[in-house]
Parts: sequence; structure tokens; C-alpha cells
Amino acid sequence: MSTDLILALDVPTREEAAPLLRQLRGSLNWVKIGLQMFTAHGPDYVRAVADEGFNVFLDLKLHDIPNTVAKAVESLAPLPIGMLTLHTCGGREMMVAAQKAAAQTKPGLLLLGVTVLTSTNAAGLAETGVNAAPESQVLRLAKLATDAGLRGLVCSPLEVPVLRRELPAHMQLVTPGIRSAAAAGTDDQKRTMTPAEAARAGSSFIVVGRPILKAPDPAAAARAIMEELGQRHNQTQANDG
Ligand SMILES: O=C(O)c1cc(=O)[nH]c(=O)n1[C@@H]1O[C@H](COP(=O)(O)O)[C@@H](O)[C@H]1O
Repeated sequence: MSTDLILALDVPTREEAAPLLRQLRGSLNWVKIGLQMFTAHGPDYVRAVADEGFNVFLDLKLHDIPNTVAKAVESLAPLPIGMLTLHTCGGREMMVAAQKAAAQTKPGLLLLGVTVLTSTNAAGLAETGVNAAPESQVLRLAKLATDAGLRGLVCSPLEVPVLRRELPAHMQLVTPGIRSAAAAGTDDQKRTMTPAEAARAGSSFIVVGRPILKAPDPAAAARAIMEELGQRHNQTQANDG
């Protein structure tokens, strides 16, 4: 199984994003547009990034009553997006409604259920009344999302092994919380792994923002991560062969 990189384009302006996208065109497949860029630049920017040849992951983390979420999915359906997030803690009925809306309006769209945010640890969960280890809570929400018909999940790479054991093989596992060993624990990300570790664990995609965006040469940092993932893929193929 190979693991692909998704660049989290968490910058304030289109102008700031432009040179990086220009340099990565042709080598990077996926760009994630999240709350920062979508609230500032809207659907037009989604179209602009897709027009540059990137697959777009729209990360809006929908979480509302079932009807509202389903209608939001319908409104987003005309956009050129391949992945869209919603919060699994919105519950079964909300996820079923969202999946139904996607199936009817944009069948190719991969709805990704966000489980426990990678910035949350056991203490943070307990403060919200969830007295479970992050791994147990992720597994519970992941099973609920799978039952509701979702085909993809967002979790930390730490939970990928248990999800690979417990869930159907077709589930796409997308993992943010990617940090080098040296950078682990230095910011808001609490459940982290390196790119190679996440790939080895079985992530379908890794999501990386600041380690690329804040690097002295962001395009080179992105290429180094793709190389790290590719090397692991080649090693696996060699071992399989
Ligand atoms: O849904 C997400 O993409 C997401 C879920 C999660 O649990 N943790 C998480 O960090 N993300 C996103 O992944 C990206 C990670 O960015 P960096 O922490 O800068 O690498 C951000 O855009 C987050 O919004």
C-alpha cells in the first residue's frame, strides 16, 4: 500500500500560496483547503486550485443537525473537490444524511469522518466528559462512521494499526499530526508520528501543513517528505517481491 502527501494550505492569502503551488505542480497530487483559506477566499479559490491541476480536499469539518449538514454537502457538490470532512461526533444520523446527500449529488466524493482531533490527548478528552483513551474513542467513532456508510476517516497515525485490524480494508485513513522526531510536542499537535512511521503504520494519506509551510524552502520540504514516503513504498515493494 502506498501513502500519498496532502499539503495543508493553511496560509492567509492566495499570493502567499501561489509560488509554492507553482513549484509543486506536477509532483504534488493533493492540496487541502481548510477553514483559513475557505473563509477568506471561498469557493472561487477551490476552483482556482483545481484549475492548477491539484486534487482538492476541502476541510470544513461539518458538524450540525443532519438536515443542515446534508444541505451543505449538496451546496458543495458542484465544486471540484475529491474529499470533504465532517465530524463523526455529529452522530450516526448526521453521517447517514451527509453520505446520502453525497451519493445523490456527487458520487465520487470521499466523505472523511474526523474522529478525535490530533491536538487532543486523554486529558483534553476527559475535560469534555469523554473518559476514554484517545485510541478507544477513535475506534468507537470510526466504527460508527463505517456503519453509517462513510469510506474514509481522519485520525492520528497512532491509531492506524488498530483501525487497520478492526475496519474493512477499503477504508481510507487520512492522518494529520505529522512531525519529525525533533519537532514532536513543540506545538498544538499532541498525537504525532513522522512521515515514514505514519506510512509504515498504514496511512493512506498524510496531511502536513506547518512543517512544510514554515520551512526555509517549503517546496524542498514537501519534496523531501514525498521522497520519504516513496522510499518506504519502494522498500515495501522490494520486500513483497
Ligand atoms: O481534518 C483535518 O485535516 C485535521 C484533523 C485533525 O485531527 N488534526 C489536524 O491537524 N487536521 C488538519 O491538518 C492540518 C495539520 O497541519 P499542521 O499541524 O500544520 O501540519 C491542519 O490543517 C488541521 O486543520
